[in-house]
Amino acid sequence: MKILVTGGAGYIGSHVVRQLGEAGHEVVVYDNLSTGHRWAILSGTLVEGDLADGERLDAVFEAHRFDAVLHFAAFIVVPESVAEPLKYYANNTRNTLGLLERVQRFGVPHFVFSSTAAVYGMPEQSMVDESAPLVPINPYGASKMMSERMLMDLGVAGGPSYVALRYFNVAGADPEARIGQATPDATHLIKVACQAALGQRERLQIFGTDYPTPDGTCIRDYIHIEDLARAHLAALDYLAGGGASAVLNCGYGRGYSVREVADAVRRVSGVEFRVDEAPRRAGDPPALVADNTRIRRELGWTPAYDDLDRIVADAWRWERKFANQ
Ligand SMILES: NC(=O)c1ccc[n+]([C@@H]2O[C@H](COP(=O)([O-])OP(=O)(O)OC[C@H]3O[C@@H](n4cnc5c(N)ncnc54)[C@H](O)[C@@H]3O)[C@@H](O)[C@H]2O)c1
Ligand SMILES: O=c1ccn([C@@H]2O[C@H](COP(=O)(O)OP(=O)(O)O[C@H]3O[C@H](CO)[C@H](O)[C@H](O)[C@H]3O)[C@@H](O)[C@H]2O)c(=O)[nH]1
Repeated sequence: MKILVTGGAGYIGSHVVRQLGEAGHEVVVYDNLSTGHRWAILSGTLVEGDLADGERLDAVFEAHRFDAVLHFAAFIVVPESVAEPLKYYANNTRNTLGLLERVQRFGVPHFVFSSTAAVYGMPEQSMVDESAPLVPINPYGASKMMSERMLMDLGVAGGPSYVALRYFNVAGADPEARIGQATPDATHLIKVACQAALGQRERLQIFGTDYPTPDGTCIRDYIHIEDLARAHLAALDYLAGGGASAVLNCGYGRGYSVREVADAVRRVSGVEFRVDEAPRRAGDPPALVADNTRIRRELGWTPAYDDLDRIVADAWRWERKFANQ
């Protein structure tokens, strides 16, 4: 298939682009390199451009006849979305609208969208399935929920068949360490803990130790980037085979606490880095775990890296390599 990948120079997009290339697909990446990197694109060609640049986007759609669009490009920092909400609605929602206008105008048959567990907000139960109410508690989650809604409405009106993948906590790196999470000032727990083990950060802070969980720290469902990337290829196959539009959680269905993650990073790295207890971070649900029944059923997706130490080992390997680049 010939596939347009927006945000293909970023952390998740670049892993998907690599797997698409390995599977023999033809890839065009559209990315403004605001947080992505040219070196991370291991397959296909890059068109450097902003999604807000309608003329440039039109030119890309005119030059190619795409079988599918995979849409990763977005801003992703939750606290920033609270401070600057319009920045998030502009890039995540308005730019998705602009992209969907082209998808419709040029008759692209399939669309895969990067959504997030942040659409669930503070769920009543820690294990959530796709029918849980959508009550995002920050503009980032709301901007993604609105995009999901546009996609659904367009689908009903004869638009592309689509899969919206709701990612839980994405972590780890390419097992061969060619690419990995390379965003400066990343806030994701496993990356921060690896940076603390490397001495790039003074310490790891645990945000909240008084949650109603067994060890008092928040529980999350960490999914290896390789398994997440594989879900996108499975979604493409599913849509190309005539599958109906679907919204699917991406996670392993089991959670780990912040303390368990810190212990895993110590165990894997062999470094006793400093870990401090700190107050709760605003807006963190105590526990968030994916019910993944639907993605297993609809896509036949089965994880291959469902092991916290494996996720951490690949993240650690990448961080060490990246630090020495
Ligand atoms: N990382 C996570 O844990 C996580 C969790 C849930 C959902 N997601 C979603 O996955 C997607 C990818 O996230 P990521 O972690 O790879 O982030 P990232 O910042 O590494 O990647 C985003 C990419 O999009 C590009 N981009 C941003 N705005 C653009 C624009 N206007 N025009 C062109 N390119 C633009 C950036 O340069 C970058 O390459 C996002 O949609 C995000 O909301 C990520
Ligand atoms: O230095 C840190 C960083 C994180 N945490 C804790 O570790 C857990 C995971 O935090 P992350 O920032 O790694 O991830 P989040 O669960 O907050 O959010 C991530 O997953 C969400 C979906 O579940 C969204 O998609 C969001 O974009 C993505 O950043 C949270 O309890 C957080 O409080 C710490 O204790 N210390």
